[in-house]
Amino acid sequence: MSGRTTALTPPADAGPPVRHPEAPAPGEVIGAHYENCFGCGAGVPHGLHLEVRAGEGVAVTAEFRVKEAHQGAPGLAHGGVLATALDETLGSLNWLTRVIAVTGRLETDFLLPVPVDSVLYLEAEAVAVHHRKIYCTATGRLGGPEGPVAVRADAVFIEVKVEHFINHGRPAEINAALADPDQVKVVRAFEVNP
Ligand SMILES: CCCCCCCCCCCC(=O)SCCNC(=O)CCNC(=O)[C@H](O)C(C)(C)COP(=O)(O)OP(=O)(O)OC[C@H]1O[C@@H](n2cnc3c(N)ncnc32)[C@H](O)[C@@H]1OP(=O)(O)O
Repeated sequence: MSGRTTALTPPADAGPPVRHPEAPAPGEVIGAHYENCFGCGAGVPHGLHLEVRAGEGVAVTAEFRVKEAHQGAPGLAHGGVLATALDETLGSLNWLTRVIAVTGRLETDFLLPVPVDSVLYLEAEAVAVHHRKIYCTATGRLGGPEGPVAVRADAVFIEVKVEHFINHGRPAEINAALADPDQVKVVRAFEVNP
């Protein structure tokens, strides 16, 4: 955590993140939240197609195979794509807390180049909660889940209501999502939250 900015340090009165009693069991695959999501959706040909699994506590793991469409420098993953992989993995923590939250701040360290065709082994964990702010951290490793850290991030996610998306999203996609029973099911998963 060295060097992270003040905004990423939980205040002294922050509490621990709480795993929702109906969170997916450790090892269970957390399905895509939206088929057109660049991070997890099957409907985006050049997307990351992350498959995220629930971990213990408020943590998740995921694997991302870097494809040709994800290059920045020749043969290497684009940094923005790697930040997206971290962001998406962090966003999946929503399914363990059953709180809808969006990225407020994402601070990323790029430690090793990540070649095309390599697999990035991602892990994200919520570390503290202060009112609407969820402090969390993520790593991406090469070669295996215990391999060297290639990218890492500290982040603050901010809790929002579902109206955040309804009010700000483009009407065409919002209306399609509201008419899609699978999408409605995704939203309902959060309704049990107090
Ligand atoms: C249906 C299922 C779908 C589920 C969909 C899940 C999708 C996951 C996808 C992966 C994740 C993403 O990429 S999400 C997409 C990227 N992110 C976004 O688009 C968010 C854009 N930003 C916003 O809409 C807004 O700025 C919000 C909602 C983040 C905050 O606005 P607000 O609601 O007015 O809240 P505000 O009063 O400003 O702040 C509330 C508290 O948060 C703190 N705060 C606010 N911004 C920041 C910040 N950048 N860094 C640190 N802290 C911050 C404030 O200091 C305050 O703390 P205090 O004073 O109370 O202490």
